[in-house]
Amino acid sequence: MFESMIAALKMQKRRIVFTEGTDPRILEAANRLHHEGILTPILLGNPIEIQNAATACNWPVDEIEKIDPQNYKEMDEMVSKMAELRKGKMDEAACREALKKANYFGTMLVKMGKADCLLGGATYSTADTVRPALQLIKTRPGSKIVSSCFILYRQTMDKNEMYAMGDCAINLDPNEEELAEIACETARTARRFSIDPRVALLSYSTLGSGKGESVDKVRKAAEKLKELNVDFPADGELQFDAAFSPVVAKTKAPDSTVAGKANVFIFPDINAGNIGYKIAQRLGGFEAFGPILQGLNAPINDLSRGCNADEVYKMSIITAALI
Ligand SMILES: CC(C)(COP(=O)(O)OP(=O)(O)OC[C@H]1O[C@@H](n2cnc3c(N)ncnc32)[C@H](O)[C@@H]1OP(=O)(O)O)[C@@H](O)C(=O)NCCC(=O)NCCS
Ligand SMILES: CC(=O)OP(=O)(O)O
Repeated sequence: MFESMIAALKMQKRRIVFTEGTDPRILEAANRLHHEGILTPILLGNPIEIQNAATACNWPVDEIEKIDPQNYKEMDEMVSKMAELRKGKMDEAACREALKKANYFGTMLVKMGKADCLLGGATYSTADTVRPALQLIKTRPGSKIVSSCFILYRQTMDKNEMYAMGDCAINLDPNEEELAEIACETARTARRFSIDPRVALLSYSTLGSGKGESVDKVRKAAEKLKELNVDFPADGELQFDAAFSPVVAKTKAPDSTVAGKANVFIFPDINAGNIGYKIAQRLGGFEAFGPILQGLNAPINDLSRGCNADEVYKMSIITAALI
């Protein structure tokens, strides 16, 4: 899954900022990415603290660039650029204060073109990782919202399985329009991982079997996708078993173009999405890559605080490759 991304990145040497420069998982991933010639990492934090943390976990980062947001020689330029971007919302003093923190500082490095992409969230919450990006990077032209998806991957003796799930991390309770946008964006991300998307909009109801406002919302989002004439099969509302199992699909949704063969799953809200992907990861034995942000105007991604070093390494590759 990663070979072609790695081969392309080795020729580009993209610069990736890590906001948590002293975290042992980040140090291991940065060391590997640097030594394998895949990416040029930039670690944020106090250089002495980074060096001590690297020595303690035995992942040396002597050759890797470190930048201390508390002691940055081009801070005045960064403050005035951020104040311009936050005009009417944050004054220069508030920007200077915010930029002492690695999440805002790293986001501005990307905004100012001093780094190509950013990965954070090993210790920062998703909200604290994503908020600077929402405020400073903003949505890509054509996108109304930033959303996210996870790529779920499992290799067993007889098959490799790959699915996309959205939105498990950003939008708390998307309305029908937003749900339709999340479906389009998640199908788009799925294609970048060579998944030919068949999109199920999930619910506790299958095509009218249950009633409720949230069922109506999902059904209307599915209708919206039909109106938009999207270039992938999509259907809803569907329960997960009807979406996934060909046997159940025959009983619950025999005429659906998606039921029984869905590979992109859109959750009705963040409760379902976040719980759903973590069950697949922890009980189902899937590797979960994400949350991959969608609709943002620059490549900035988040991690789960429960991530391990290998997931940081792979998410770094995904973040830089999807530019
Ligand atoms: C993403 C999140 C942090 C934004 O919340 P917030 O910071 O309170 O958002 P605000 O309403 O104050 O908006 C802040 C800015 O982001 C923008 N914004 C908020 N949500 C957005 C979205 N989904 N897409 C695009 N922009 C968005 C707002 O327009 C606003 O911009 P402005 O300041 O330039 O006007 C919030 O939705 C959240 O906490 N999501 C869940 C995160 C989480 O806990 N996930 C579970 C673990 S992964
Ligand atoms: C994506 C996610 O759930 O992040 P965290 O585990 O850090 O809350």
